Amino acid sequence: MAARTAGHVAEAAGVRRSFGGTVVLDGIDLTIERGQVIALLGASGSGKSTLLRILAGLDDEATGTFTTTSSQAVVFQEHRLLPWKRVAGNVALGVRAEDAGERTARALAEVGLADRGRAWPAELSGGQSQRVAIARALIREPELLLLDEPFGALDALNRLKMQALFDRLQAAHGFAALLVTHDVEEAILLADRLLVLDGGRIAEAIDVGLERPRAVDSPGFGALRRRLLALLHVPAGPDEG
Ligand SMILES: Nc1ncnc2c1ncn2[C@@H]1O[C@H](COP(=O)(O)OP(=O)(O)OP(=O)(O)O)[C@@H](O)[C@H]1O
Repeated sequence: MAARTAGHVAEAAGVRRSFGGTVVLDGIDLTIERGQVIALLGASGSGKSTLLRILAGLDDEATGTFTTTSSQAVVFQEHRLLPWKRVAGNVALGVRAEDAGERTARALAEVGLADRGRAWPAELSGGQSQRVAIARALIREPELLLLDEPFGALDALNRLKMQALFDRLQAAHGFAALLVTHDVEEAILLADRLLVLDGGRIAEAIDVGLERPRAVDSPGFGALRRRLLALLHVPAGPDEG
């Protein structure tokens, strides 16, 4: 059920989803404004991926009302590249325009892989593969990106690089995003608004309000981090500023 509305790219009201009698989402209300980055946090099993799948149109058993822009793309934790297509072929998937080649080259350049179009997915590192997955999403110039732990499988250094890349791409393209993440710092670095899922509901919504680009030592970062960890019932640790 996709509809296009002026101010926002996704809206959900009273969304519920159960699995075999267990209620996972118990009345979710959510709006994603045009160009807004929302991070969705919550304990393991709290229903983050379930909510993302509903918004992506991948779950027809949810109830409630929701509308999302049809101009959307999904990035998962695993790259999901087709192994029998070269990198460029993966990026161009679903793009039939005459200028597909040009757009593919541009998308690959934007993610720092200008020279890897002829490579096979098996020849790429995990970080490179995830860059291709992002290029594949970007090439369609989506209004909304739905990302499910997109950097979750990467090592710490690659994760930092990908977060910086995401921030740059978002600033350049202005897409809205729903970013499911376990990483509290990632959420604060990248999002305009943080939603904490708990007990099947949005337990807390926090507007970040820090200047961009952000760093973990930005003023206000530590306080927000502590607040978020408390909401997630994680001890902040003795040495956290
Ligand atoms: N297809 C399914 N069939 C049965 N139960 C499911 C299904 N998908 C999700 N669940 C259950 O719904 C709950 C929420 O799962 P979901 O994957 O949305 O959580 P999550 O917050 O994304 O967790 P994680 O952070 O561990 O990825 C879990 O208890 C899970 O077992």
